[in-house]
Amino acid sequence: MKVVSIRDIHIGMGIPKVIVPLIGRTIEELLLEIKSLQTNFEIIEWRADFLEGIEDITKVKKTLSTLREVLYPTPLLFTFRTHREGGSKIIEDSYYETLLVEVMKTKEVDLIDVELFSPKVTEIMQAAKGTDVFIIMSNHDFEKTPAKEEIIWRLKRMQELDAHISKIAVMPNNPTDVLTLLDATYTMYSLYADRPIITMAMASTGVISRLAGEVFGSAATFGSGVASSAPGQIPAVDLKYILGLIHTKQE
Ligand SMILES: O=C1C[C@@](O)(C(=O)O)C[C@@H](O)[C@@H]1O
Repeated sequence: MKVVSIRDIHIGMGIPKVIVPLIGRTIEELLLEIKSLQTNFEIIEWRADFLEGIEDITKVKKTLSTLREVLYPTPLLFTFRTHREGGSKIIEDSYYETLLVEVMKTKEVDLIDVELFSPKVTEIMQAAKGTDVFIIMSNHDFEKTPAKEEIIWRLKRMQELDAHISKIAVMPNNPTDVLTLLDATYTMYSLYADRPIITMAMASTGVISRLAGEVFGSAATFGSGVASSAPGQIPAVDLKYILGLIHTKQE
């Protein structure tokens, strides 16, 4: 397993890491969100698709710089979630590429989310070579849970495309879908993955999948700070406590 290490955080080793999304629309809102986090979490995700003025790359870089300064040394993940995968804004594919490539070049992020099904995935991965940003490649299905084989295929494809971490979020329509996601996770983890994977079933039916990563092989999990960025996220403080309980029980 190629563990992804950022300063003293090791993704793919030990208890799953808690990632807290920031969803503020302005720098003021983002700073308030950070202030109200009750403890230090392992990784912070900036969901830049919520930013007002995302079309202005200078504004994005300035906001990023401030966040970096305030949050350092906590690892920072930059995510622009596209509208077709559940994000809050529609942008051109060409701007998605520009945004990610420009952000990588700033050296002010540790991790960046790249969507597997972006028409620009090859260009973005090419640009990522030669930077030291870790790529979390992702896919989201807000409608349904694909078949086990399909989930595994997508995670493997991310590995083939040189992502450092592969991630998938699916929508369960019943408890069996959650079992499908967990089964795919454990199969991928135990048979095919040579690097960390992150998986989750969303909404309340899927909450269990956000807690049980250490058992099934998911290396990180998203928990809400001030507000959640996807259905089924529980508060990060509770998440951290439960992950600790599950870890203790395994010993
Ligand atoms: O990809 C993910 C996972 C997520 O959708 C979730 O279900 O927790 C939350 C998003 O903020 C993040 O980018």
